[in-house]
Amino acid sequence: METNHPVISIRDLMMRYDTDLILRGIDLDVYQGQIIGYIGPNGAGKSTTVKIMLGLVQGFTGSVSVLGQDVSNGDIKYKRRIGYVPEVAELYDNLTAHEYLTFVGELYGLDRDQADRKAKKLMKQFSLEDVYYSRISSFSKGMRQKVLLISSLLHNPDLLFLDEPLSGLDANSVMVVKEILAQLAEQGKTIFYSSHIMDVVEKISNRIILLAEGKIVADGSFDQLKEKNKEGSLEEIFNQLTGFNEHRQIAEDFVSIVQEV
Ligand SMILES: Nc1ncnc2c1ncn2[C@@H]1O[C@H](COP(=O)(O)OP(=O)(O)OP(=O)(O)O)[C@@H](O)[C@H]1O
Repeated sequence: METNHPVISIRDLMMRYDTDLILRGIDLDVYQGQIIGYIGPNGAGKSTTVKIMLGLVQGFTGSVSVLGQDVSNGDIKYKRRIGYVPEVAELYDNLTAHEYLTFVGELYGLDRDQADRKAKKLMKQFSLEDVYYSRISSFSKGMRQKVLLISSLLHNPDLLFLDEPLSGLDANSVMVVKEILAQLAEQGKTIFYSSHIMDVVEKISNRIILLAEGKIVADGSFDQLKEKNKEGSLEEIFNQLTGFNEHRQIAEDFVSIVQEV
């Protein structure tokens, strides 16, 4: 299944918001079947990179090609082969899961019955068949997350972008979703996800990319990163590469301010 053409190819990507240079020259090739854990401190530019790849943010310099297509050439056909679960999702609360999922399925080119059948079957796999016709406004955080995951996969995309894919999921559901992601990658899908939960990233990514101050400062499997940085856990490697060792001091200062009354 592996081909030599990268699924994502980025060269010298720079992005500025007002006077701040957020991305300072990103070079990256992602290949079919990879599960990329894209990590970095808050505000490092992870979502910005993903939104550029999805064609949702303009104004960058450099070149970005996704599924063989330059994202700035105005042709949006490549988006049909992408699934996306954003950080803050606009789930239409007043719709039922059935209405929402058939709507999304149709947007991606499925016919209504096909989307309905598939959505119903996927909901059942998450034990959500009883709430298929209930309004999303009544769903818990984890139930919403499952609906979002289903919505991103209805059209059987080749490339999946996920922001905190395990957010709100209970321990059993985490195991199921981790396994789904691994099996999708085995089938030749490419997965690019962001997360702040380092032990999850450590376990499910076969390639970890660390962004700090607008640049890629580490890129490799967990074992390769460990080898290079002589640190134990991904959390420690993250702390080391982002130059952070003040957690105790910050916590002490924070708690003492809380106690000022
Ligand atoms: N539309 C915008 N206008 C102005 N500045 C923006 C905009 N979107 C993002 N930024 C800035 O760009 C920087 C990177 O934001 P981005 O959301 O890409 O970070 P992130 O790495 O995804 O962070 P987090 O881990 O907190 O989700 C931040 O400083 C943010 O304030």
